[in-house]
Amino acid sequence: MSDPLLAVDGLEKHYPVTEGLLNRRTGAVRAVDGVSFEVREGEVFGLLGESGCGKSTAARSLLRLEEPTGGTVRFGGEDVTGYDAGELRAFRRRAQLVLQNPADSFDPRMTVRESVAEPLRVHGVRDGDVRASVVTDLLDRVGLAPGHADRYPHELSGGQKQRAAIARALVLNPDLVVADEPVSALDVSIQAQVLELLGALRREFGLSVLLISHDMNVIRELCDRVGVMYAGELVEVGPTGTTFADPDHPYTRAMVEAVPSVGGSRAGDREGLAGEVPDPADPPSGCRFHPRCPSVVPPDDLSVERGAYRRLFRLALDVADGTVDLDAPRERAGEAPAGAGRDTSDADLPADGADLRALVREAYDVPVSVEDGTVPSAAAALVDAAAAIARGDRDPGLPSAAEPLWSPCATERPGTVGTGDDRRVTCHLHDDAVEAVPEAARR
Ligand SMILES: Nc1ncnc2c1ncn2[C@@H]1O[C@H](COP(=O)(O)OP(=O)(O)OP(=O)(O)O)[C@@H](O)[C@H]1O
Repeated sequence: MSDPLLAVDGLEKHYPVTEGLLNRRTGAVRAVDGVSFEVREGEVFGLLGESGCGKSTAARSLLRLEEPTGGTVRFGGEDVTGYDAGELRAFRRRAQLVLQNPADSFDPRMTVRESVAEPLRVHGVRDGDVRASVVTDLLDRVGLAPGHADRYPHELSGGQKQRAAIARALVLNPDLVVADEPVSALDVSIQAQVLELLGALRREFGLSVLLISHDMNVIRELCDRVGVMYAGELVEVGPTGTTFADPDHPYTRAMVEAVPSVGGSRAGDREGLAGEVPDPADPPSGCRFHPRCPSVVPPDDLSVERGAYRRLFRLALDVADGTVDLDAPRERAGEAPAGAGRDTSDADLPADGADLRALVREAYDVPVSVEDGTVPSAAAALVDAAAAIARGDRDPGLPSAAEPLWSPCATERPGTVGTGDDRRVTCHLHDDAVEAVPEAARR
């Protein structure tokens, strides 16, 4: 296989968190935390993930619009992270960024013609006639009428503005276009047209494209391969068709299952995925997806049915956090709360300990009989602790007797394994599946 156009290895962007007048560093926002992928010649590679997972930061860092705090980026075999100012200027000519809001690409006082021509002028094309003919040709190719050229940005629709922004990105004949949510600010009907345009231009110009989107349908439409990001990390990479048809990672699977139809899906359609994207200043230990994971892995020596284990683990997580909620688990599952209409505030909790424990068991659907001898006592300890937390008699934290229930997903970082056909996944479900992929080969 030929060298990729762009090779990103262990890319990291941490923002310092500071406190006080002296700006003492107290932590870091791990916006991008060791991301590796490649964009091959002529391919469209998609970065998919929920809002806040670090997609835009990854794009800005690999283009060195912000300095990465770790990792390397190679472009055409050269180390971008080592470029001096002159080399960076040449790189910026070859790698162009298209933003979500096309208005950001334009000076409101310049006509479309002037804006699209500007990069040519800045990069030394002095001949005005040459500039004019390049611009006229490009505006035509992106589907703008000649009459649009002398309009100001505010006189164009959103779709027309994005077409003009794409023309501006292409005017220096780049090798790579990084398109960050290029259609998410547009009406659904216009999105399809702009995506089609990107696809056509990519074929016509032999471009490589890094397409960033939270929308699975946008990625599906245009991308040859996809990298799925979660909380600053890539969890799965593979060809778009096979990855979406049969995801290896539970996060990808949850996203696929939550997007019912092709065309017009937007963020918020993902009903299947409960909970929030974690705070990148304090990401979960082990696998970052474990608090939301519907397929969390039981400890090796525990033989419990998967569904029962997941419910026990949910309770264990809530006990560890001190957030025991006697109604929420049922509501999360779309069922009526345990006490239908009854407020489980302190005053209304059953005074009798056995009743309260029964309420915990019911709310979390804790299995009463399980195969393994360890579970009843660990589960009982968990239920006791949950009841005590609900009453306000106990601090958060997992009781030691319940530790056998703790999932390796919560403590051990999963390795990355190849699962065949140009696919790889970072998930404990696949720990035993295939040989580990070393860091250097993870792209
Ligand atoms: N300059 C900054 N300082 C501190 N934190 C930042 C900074 N820029 C981004 N972040 C944080 O980094 C995380 C990733 O942000 P980023 O914008 O890259 O995510 P995203 O996946 O592109 O989401 P969106 O599509 O909403 O932009 C977020 O939690 C964000 O708040």
